Amino acid sequence: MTDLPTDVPDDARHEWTALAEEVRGHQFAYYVRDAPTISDGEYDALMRRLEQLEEQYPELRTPDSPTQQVGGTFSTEFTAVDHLERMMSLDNAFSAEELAAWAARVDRDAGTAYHLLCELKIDGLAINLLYERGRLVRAATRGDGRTGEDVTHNVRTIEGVPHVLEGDGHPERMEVRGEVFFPVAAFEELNAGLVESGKAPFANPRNAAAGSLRQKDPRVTASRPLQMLVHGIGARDGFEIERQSDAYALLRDWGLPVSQRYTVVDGLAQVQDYIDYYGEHRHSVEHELDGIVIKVDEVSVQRRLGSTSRAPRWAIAFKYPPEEVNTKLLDIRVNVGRTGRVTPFGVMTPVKVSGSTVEMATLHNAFEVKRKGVLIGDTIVLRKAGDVIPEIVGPVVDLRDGSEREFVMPTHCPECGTELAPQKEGDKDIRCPNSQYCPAQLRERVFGMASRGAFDIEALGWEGAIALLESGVIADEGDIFSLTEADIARVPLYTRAAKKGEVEGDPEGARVLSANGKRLVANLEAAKAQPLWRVLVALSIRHVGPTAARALAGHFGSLDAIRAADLEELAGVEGVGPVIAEAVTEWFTVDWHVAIVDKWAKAGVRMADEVDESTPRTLSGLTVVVTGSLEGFSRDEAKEAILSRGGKAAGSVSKKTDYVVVGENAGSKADKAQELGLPILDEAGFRRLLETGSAD
Ligand SMILES: NC(=O)c1ccc[n+]([C@@H]2O[C@H](COP(=O)([O-])OP(=O)(O)OC[C@H]3O[C@@H](n4cnc5c(N)ncnc54)[C@H](O)[C@@H]3O)[C@@H](O)[C@H]2O)c1
Ligand SMILES: [Zn+2]
Repeated sequence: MTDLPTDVPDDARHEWTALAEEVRGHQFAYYVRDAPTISDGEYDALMRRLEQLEEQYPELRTPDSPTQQVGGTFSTEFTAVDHLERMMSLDNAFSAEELAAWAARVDRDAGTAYHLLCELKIDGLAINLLYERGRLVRAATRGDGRTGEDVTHNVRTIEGVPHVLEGDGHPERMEVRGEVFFPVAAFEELNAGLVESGKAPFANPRNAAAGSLRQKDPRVTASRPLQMLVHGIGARDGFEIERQSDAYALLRDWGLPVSQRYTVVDGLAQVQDYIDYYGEHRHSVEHELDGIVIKVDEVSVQRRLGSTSRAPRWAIAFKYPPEEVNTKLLDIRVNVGRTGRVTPFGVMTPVKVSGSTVEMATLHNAFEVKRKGVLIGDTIVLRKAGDVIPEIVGPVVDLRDGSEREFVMPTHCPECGTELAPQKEGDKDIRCPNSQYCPAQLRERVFGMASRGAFDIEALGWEGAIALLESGVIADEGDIFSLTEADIARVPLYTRAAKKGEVEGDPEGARVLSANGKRLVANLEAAKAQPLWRVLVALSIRHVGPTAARALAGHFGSLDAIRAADLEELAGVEGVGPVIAEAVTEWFTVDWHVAIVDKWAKAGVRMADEVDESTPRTLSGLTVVVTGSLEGFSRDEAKEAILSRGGKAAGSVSKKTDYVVVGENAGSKADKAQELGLPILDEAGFRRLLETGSAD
């Protein structure tokens, strides 16, 4: 322990001491054991609090404070080696303002014009490669920045790290710095394998990289698909460069793995563009990235700016908001879906991540729960990337206290008690076979038929589905369109207490349709005229979503024709295929399914599309992708416009795409279209295309 100055208030000093100790504990778990117990976001918050305290009481900022050191140490499992030149950490900016403040300091101290080099901040672990006359002689981890761990044998097994440099003109001696990372795509498989062999899974790809590299046995490292990318140079003899980007070009020529993604820019506006671009395309990169690193490109300016004890002043890391948090897995429950599929899902202590609060996440099936190795009661790593659905990554094994228990997949339906079974042998999913009466499935089907992609019955949501079934006015979805006002008036959810004089004789407790109830009546009437494809979606036939339904409706025109079609005919429809064809034929062999169709038809639901001869089939044979938002068309309307003219509305861009319509805020699809050299249309071009079938 350090002797701390005394003119700091006791509570601040105590807080500082406790925090510093806590941070060191987390550094040990993270850098030495490769098994952190808190998320990076939480760790960064602890560090920020330390900095705040030191800002307020500068006496606390001793040289051994975690804020003044390169975090990390070296383990005795490896031989310690000194770096020729110190390895640094990076200062962080968490906002555009902090970035601008850094740039202002650089402007002030640079004394000359300079360029900025933007790179991805690779979430892996730092490595220092020593090349002597073109030969790799040593590789070491960062350690505390001065002394690292000798991992030469392990690094030699990494594909892409040259043992001997290509070309010529190699310097006498040169330290190459970079990041070793674990490709995201291979991560899940690694963890599944570890769990299967009874070992603890890694919390994320960065820990997987560190854990895989820091192995006693290089053969284990060799079995892991590690990669490396260069992001700097350290000590060098007989080798001078003027700009960091020049060094990258040279290192690439010598066969070292240099990223294709860095760029040199003039000012902050372009830096912001780079930040925005990768903020959006963060997940199309092969490695995880937690931010962007911005560096002064001119080496002379770098020298002038120098470093603090911990980080260079000529570089900064802009950090993206964290996508991973830790939370407690309170329970694993199962949900019975519309088609009877039983899916386990995790119930967690609610946490905020990527802008929303998450308390549930699907675990897909019992095999998935096993693969991930999570136990009920575990602290888990939860990941939510932007709009993507939240995912449980894995357990924090080191926080287990023995009270955790394994999830057991139920053998019987939790809603109706029927024994669960896979539909076919070998299916990973198991289902409740009681499709007709299982309350869960009924509820989901009624809810599903009313949803936006089916009949679009606004006044019938989740609560409504439950209320209609529980009050007994419908036995199943077949009864929905036969509901009378009097029926609906018997469902508490759709009624309100009658006002005086509203019901003759003012009987006690009289209720009348509420505004919501009236809306349901009107919605149901309107829904009867919905196009055929929506009727098909509403039937809850396996695999028949909006796309297949549109294809079927477009080809056959009526439900009777679809029902009469044989397997081959169905499978032959573009966009349908054998799996869907079989599901459709099979569906119609069940009596109570057919009864639903009959009841709907009897109640006046339109079961055939009117063939509209007025819309010319200008797009016949053409595939069109619409991306971004258009002014005159909603997403559905644009699709409808394409389909009704005989075209195909695809969801992704490929070489087979004929036209790509790009609206406001278009994302990666527009980029891909450009890459493939496809014809790109704006909204006016789209209108022309619809009308004439060509873009000119
Ligand atoms: N969860 C925990 O318990 C825990 C504990 C310790 C550290 N951490 C995490 O580790 C990080 C802090 O550690 P740090 O001191 O290593 O700093 P850092 O990771 O924020 O930044 C410095 C490192 O970034 C790496 N880097 C990646 N791409 C780079 C590029 N293009 N150019 C230059 N360097 C690049 C280098 O290896 C460098 O050493 C934080 O994200 C923190 O949350 C977490
Ligand atoms: Zn059931």
